[in-house]
Amino acid sequence: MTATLPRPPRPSIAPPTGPLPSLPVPKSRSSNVSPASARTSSASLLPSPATSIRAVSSSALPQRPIAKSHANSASNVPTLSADNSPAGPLPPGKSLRKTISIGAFPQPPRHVGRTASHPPSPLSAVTPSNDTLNQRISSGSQVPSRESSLRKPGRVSTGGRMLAKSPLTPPSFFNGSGESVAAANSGHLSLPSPPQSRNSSAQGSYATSATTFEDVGDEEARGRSDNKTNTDRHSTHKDGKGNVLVSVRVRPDVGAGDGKQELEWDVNGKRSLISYKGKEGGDYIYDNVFDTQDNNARVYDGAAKRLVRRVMEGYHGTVFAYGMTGTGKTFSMQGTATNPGVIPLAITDIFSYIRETPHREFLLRVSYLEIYNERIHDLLAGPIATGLNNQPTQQEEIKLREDSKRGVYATPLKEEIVQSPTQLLRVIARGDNARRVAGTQFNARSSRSHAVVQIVVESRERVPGGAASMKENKRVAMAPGGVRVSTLSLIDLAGSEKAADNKERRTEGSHINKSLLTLGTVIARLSSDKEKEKDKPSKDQGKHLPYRDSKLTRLLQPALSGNSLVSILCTIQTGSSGSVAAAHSHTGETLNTLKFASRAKNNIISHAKKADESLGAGGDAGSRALLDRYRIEIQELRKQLEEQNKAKDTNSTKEEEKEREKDEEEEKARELEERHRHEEQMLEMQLARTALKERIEHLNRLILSSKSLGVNATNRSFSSMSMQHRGSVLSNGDFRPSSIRSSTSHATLEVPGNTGSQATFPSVPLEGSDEGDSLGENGDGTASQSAQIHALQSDLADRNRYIATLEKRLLQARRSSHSRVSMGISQKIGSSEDGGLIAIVAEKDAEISNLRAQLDDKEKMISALTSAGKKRETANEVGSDGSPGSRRTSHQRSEGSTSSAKPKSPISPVGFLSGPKTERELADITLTRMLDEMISGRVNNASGSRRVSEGLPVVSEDR
Ligand SMILES: Nc1ncnc2c1ncn2[C@@H]1O[C@H](COP(=O)(O)OP(=O)(O)OP(=O)(O)O)[C@@H](O)[C@H]1O
Repeated sequence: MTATLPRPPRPSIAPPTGPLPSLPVPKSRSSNVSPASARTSSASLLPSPATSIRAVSSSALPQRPIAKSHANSASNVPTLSADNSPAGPLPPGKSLRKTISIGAFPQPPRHVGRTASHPPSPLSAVTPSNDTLNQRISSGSQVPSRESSLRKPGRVSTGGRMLAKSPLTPPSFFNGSGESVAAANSGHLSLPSPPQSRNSSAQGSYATSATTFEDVGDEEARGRSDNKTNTDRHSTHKDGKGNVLVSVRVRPDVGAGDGKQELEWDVNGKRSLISYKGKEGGDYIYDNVFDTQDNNARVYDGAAKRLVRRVMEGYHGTVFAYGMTGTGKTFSMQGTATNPGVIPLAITDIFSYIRETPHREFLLRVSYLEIYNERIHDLLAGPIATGLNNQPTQQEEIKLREDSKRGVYATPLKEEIVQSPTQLLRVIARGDNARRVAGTQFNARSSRSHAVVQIVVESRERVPGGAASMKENKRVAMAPGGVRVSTLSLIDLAGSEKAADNKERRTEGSHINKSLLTLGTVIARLSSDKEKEKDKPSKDQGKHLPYRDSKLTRLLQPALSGNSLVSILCTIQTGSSGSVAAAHSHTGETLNTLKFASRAKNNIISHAKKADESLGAGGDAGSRALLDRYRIEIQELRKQLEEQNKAKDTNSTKEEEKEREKDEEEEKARELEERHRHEEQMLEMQLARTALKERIEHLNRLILSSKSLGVNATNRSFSSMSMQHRGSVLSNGDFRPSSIRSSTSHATLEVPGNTGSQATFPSVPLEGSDEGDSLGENGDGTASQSAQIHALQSDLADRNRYIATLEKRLLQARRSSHSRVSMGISQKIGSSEDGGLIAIVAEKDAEISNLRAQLDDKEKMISALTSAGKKRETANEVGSDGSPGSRRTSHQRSEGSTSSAKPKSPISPVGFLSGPKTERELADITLTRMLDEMISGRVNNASGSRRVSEGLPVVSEDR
């Protein structure tokens, strides 16, 4: 019958399955018998007759017919309560055993059939150190139990029913909240590992006894158990009971001492025994019994510490406090500032573990919810806003969901990532403050809701060499085995209570009671379920369990169905101050709690396994592990960064190329411009040179023309001048070869201005040969003047053309210069280059003006010649006979008088022209002189000489 508490008064009648020490519950208090040590082979050292009365291994003690109601089941119970043993001293070498086995020492079983393939209990893997164990054994053997004298045989509640291993492996509820992550911050928890800090106190002032334990791995624990105990606990491993701890804590009675009440109860912490001696009395033995003297640190060490460490190693763990209202659930879980409870001590231990485990890195996230009136509220979601009438506004409803991978999970639920104990404690304190409490008949500050703290632990093997080596070898970064995710659930249930007067309290109470009743029902049915499973393993196992009847059981489903290590702390109060009725009620509630604890111990089977390490985003854990997500995110971000860097490099290269191309283009443009400018300059230079050449040529022509006109000293010069002149005239197409005569004629015109030497100039050969022609052609010299006029006109035309060319080129040069200026090179205007150009232009201007002046001169010459011609004509008409002979004679005379100083030349025309001057001759001379002066003046002007102005005749130059 599952509803009733199995209370075999003498369950030990069944053959013992082997000595089954309890979890090493470290207690500094000395006791006569340690249940654990009593079961060891060294229990032979425990000669205490008193203890043997109540705790004797059935295997060692004579069977007593005290087992009644559970004789059958007792056969499956691996251990026997000490109380069930026959009174009397233990035989030497025998030991006391604790009633509830937790399989702390996975020694090979005596009863092999029970131990076959079951893993050792994670909670049993933590064993006390040798010293501690020895100490306990020793103390147990030497100090008589203070309880033993009070012991009376009575009923013992044992949870030792052996059941087949449950195949149930539902996904853990506590795995599921990844999607509702609302991390306030994020980051890897990677604490340095200082020298071991094993202080389990949040404040550092609670060095609990358990902190002296050296936790070891399962194998090591097994080995040690071989040495330290000869008990067989594999029976407990087999059914998973080793993963379930049930502890009872007795709250000190705050009221006036009720002697009668207190006398009815016997609480033996050392033996984890509670005996009730009243009606329906009996002995209740659990994994731990904490009496009124025990503080929270001891409770934590006994009931939760190892579970917390197992969670850190990868198991899911659930600790919950159950009990009547006001019995100390919240006190045990939260504690006070001076007496921190399970939650703060667990937090301290979590961080201690992280510090002690430098080869792994961790990420912690925490959520906190409450179930109030069958509704789930997020205690970390901030203050509940109030609306009309100061009523809290509707918070987004949090629902429980379930999927095959994540199991049952509440969503949406805020999770905060925490990086230090202080931060975590602060988060939880915030949730505590948000939790609903109210004063009730039994508790001034009664929790009106079930509160669930969930701490999700993600861990991963640390990469040797850190991030640097991760970067170097990404495969190595993945190699350590991925992320392991486990969950620690710390639950403070609301207390069962009687109906209150206040309606609100009544409503709350009804919800609380209903959910607690469902919990009790589920746990009770776990037993019958397992019984059925044992006979016929069913696929539909668990279907009939009413998990869905309350949110609480739904939440606890994964833990209750075997996926998690479980530690249940039941709180009771033995004394009851107040009326008899109250005392009676109190006792009933206390007994109910004890029965609940016994059922839980008997029925809950846990086969919790260490969570798999999942690689990457695959698998259950991997899909929700922030550690993994962050790693992937970090890798992706790093990749992006590298790509950006590459792109940046490429861009900068492209930019550099563009820059270079641009520079090259600019350079080319500059070169082109430079070339253009150079070409322009060259052109200008060329133009200038051409102009100058032309000018020089022209001036040369002029000079030669002048010479041809004025120089008559030598035959050679005459000849050459004549030829030059002829050429020039010929080029104009107006002169004939007879111009020689004209030249001589011009030469003779110069004579008067010079000396009379020309008179001795031999003239005969010239006369004999050329005169006739000369005179004949020239007649009276008009032809010569006409020829000169023609030559000058032709010269003038040349000059005009030349001027026009120069003007044209000048215009071009100006235009190109102007265009350069408009191209924005004006800044260089002061440069020497442009200065040179300007100088050239100025020079050209000067030249033009010079040429214009020459032009003027020419025009004057023409007009002078014209007027001279007219004068001569007039003279001819007036009185000359006009015969050539007379002219010639006069020429000869004139020559004798005027050109005596000049060397005579047979070809010189001077003598020919000498002699008495007629009017006509004078006119000619005047004209010739004018022309000579003008021409030589022009030539001298052009060459920079001022000889004409100095009065030197051109002919003197030849002399
Ligand atoms: N072991 C203890 N030692 C000293 N004081 C205790 C102990 N246990 C409980 N108390 C005190 O008893 C009172 C009620 O305790 P607590 O609120 O923890 O009870 P509870 O079981 O949580 O009640 P409820 O279910 O109504 O919330 C508190 O004032 C607390 O300080």
